[in-house]
Amino acid sequence: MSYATARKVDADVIPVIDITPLRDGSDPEGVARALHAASTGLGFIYVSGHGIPDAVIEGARAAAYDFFHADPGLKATVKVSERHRGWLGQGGAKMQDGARADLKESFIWGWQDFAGNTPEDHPLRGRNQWPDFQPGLEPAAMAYFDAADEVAHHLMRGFALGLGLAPDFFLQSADRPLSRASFVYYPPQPEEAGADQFGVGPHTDFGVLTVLCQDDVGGLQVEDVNGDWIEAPPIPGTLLVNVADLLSRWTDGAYTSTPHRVVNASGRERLSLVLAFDPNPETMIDPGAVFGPGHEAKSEPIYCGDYLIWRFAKAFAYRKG
Ligand SMILES: O=C(O)CCC(=O)C(=O)O
Ligand SMILES: [Fe+2]
Repeated sequence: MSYATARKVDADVIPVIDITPLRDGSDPEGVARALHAASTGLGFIYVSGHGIPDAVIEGARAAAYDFFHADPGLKATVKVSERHRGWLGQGGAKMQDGARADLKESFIWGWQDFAGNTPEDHPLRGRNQWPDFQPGLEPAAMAYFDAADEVAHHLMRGFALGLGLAPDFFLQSADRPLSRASFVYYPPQPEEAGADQFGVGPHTDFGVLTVLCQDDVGGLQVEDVNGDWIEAPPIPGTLLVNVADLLSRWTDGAYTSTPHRVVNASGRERLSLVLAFDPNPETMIDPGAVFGPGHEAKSEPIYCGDYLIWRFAKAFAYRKG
């Protein structure tokens, strides 16, 4: 028995892009060109100069560890709701039919306004389930959410510029976003579990864009164009961002949503902070609007909210198996 392995990454396959000149306005076009090149490649990008204070990341990580280390009976008080908010225990997620359940545990929450309210306008969101036993979780989680969401907004502007669109093209309806986040906890994985056991099995992400803050443990693997798996090791000071399925669809396949998986062979716990950025449910995902008249789009326009309902339903059908 062994672990599913991957090759070391070549630096140009997953580039490091400093987005400071996009954030401060000194050279947005230069950053946009680099983002465009990366997104039409593997669609994975290490982002430096992201501006999230270390204290926000450390605060979120400490709160997440306190949560995952709590008694399962306490965690069960915020067991995941039908609207995908709360704690998903080990074995609750399966990425493919017939696959072994993922080893991860996660805590999922969504965008909320400054008063802590979430609009009840879509089946995939409802009130966040903050645990009574850990009052510090909400502020730490929301501080991270808001900071990572700001990074996602900068990147969406960069992608728009890279595609020759108005900077706010992808953000025209993003004031009540379907964005959600999760703390994802991976226990150390025993070698005897074999090469078909994953922390999270091979998958692509559903939404528009994923902003991932890894720790120093490593274990994320990305499928390259030849179908080989390569390592995407942590690089200090960076976030790892990837194009997800809905941005690939929005750009008519020009941007790539690439499969990835996690194998925690470190013998240590691993913790990821993940933001899945999506705009408002009523946002029309229309490649025709990206490429303009004369472009024959491969897919029909679809509302962001409807697309996510369809994808979540498919994933839940797998889990029933
Ligand atoms: O933890 C990671 O490195 C990746 C997590 C992931 O792929 C996901 O949550 O979609
Ligand atoms: Fe993912």
